[in-house]
Amino acid sequence: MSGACLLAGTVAALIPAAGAGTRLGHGPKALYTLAGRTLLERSIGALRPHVDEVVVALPEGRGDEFQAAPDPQVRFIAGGETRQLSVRRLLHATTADYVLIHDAARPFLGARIIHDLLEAVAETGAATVARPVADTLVRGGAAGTGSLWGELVAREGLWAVQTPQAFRRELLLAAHDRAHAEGHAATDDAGLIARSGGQVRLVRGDARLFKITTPDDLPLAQALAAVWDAEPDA
Ligand SMILES: Nc1ccn([C@@H]2O[C@H](COP(=O)(O)OP(=O)(O)OP(=O)(O)O)[C@@H](O)[C@H]2O)c(=O)n1
Ligand SMILES: C[C@](O)(CO)[C@H](O)COP(=O)(O)O
Repeated sequence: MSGACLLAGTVAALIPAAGAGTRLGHGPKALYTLAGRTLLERSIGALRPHVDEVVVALPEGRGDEFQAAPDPQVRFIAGGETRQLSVRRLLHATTADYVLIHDAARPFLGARIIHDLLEAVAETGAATVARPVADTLVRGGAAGTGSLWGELVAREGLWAVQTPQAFRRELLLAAHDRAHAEGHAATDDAGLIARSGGQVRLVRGDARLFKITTPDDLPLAQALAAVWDAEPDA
């Protein structure tokens, strides 16, 4: 399956991988190795067969080690100070008709999800992977401060947003330009489309697409890597 089969136009996978990995505490997170492959290599490997090109935003000064083994389908650029700025640079680095944006920090990406997302973006121009929230939700203080139970939040209709997210490039570029001009900071790209009045289709995600964020996530990621590498999800 390739993106070209589902979409009339070219598709680029854009990977924001320029984060410092402060919470994980092992240097730039995308370069963290799980069972012999970095998070970035895992994300590139999952996306590459489905798109025309892959563009990766890396921390400033880290491009050389990747250019050492050139792959004509994969390019590297320097990221920005925030995820939003890294994605903005990535959008300017491609002329593809459609873009599929995926956090390097979510290394367990299967083909089913990519297929469903590309099908959805053909209809709406914007789509994201997300999962209905399953836990009871309550407001509390900031994490780790011995919070007390505040107000319950009804979970019906709430979704936890993951990546990948797919867009018609021109649509997302306009939403980014608007946010940039207005000084609006966002945690993801689908939210910028919604903020500009666009429709975003929600595509069923997967628990295995969790974002590796803190050291607590590593035991699960290591266990999953062994299973995943034996039989990659389809
Ligand atoms: N300036 C930045 C910040 C983040 N990212 C990318 O955005 C994704 C989600 O970010 P997050 O999980 O918060 O990663 P970090 O910013 O590295 O984490 P931390 O906040 O702990 O430093 C990651 O793939 C990260 O590399 C990026 O490309 N450019
Ligand atoms: C894009 C994202 O992964 C969707 O859940 C998330 O918003 C990234 O947030 P972060 O604070 O940059 O990790």
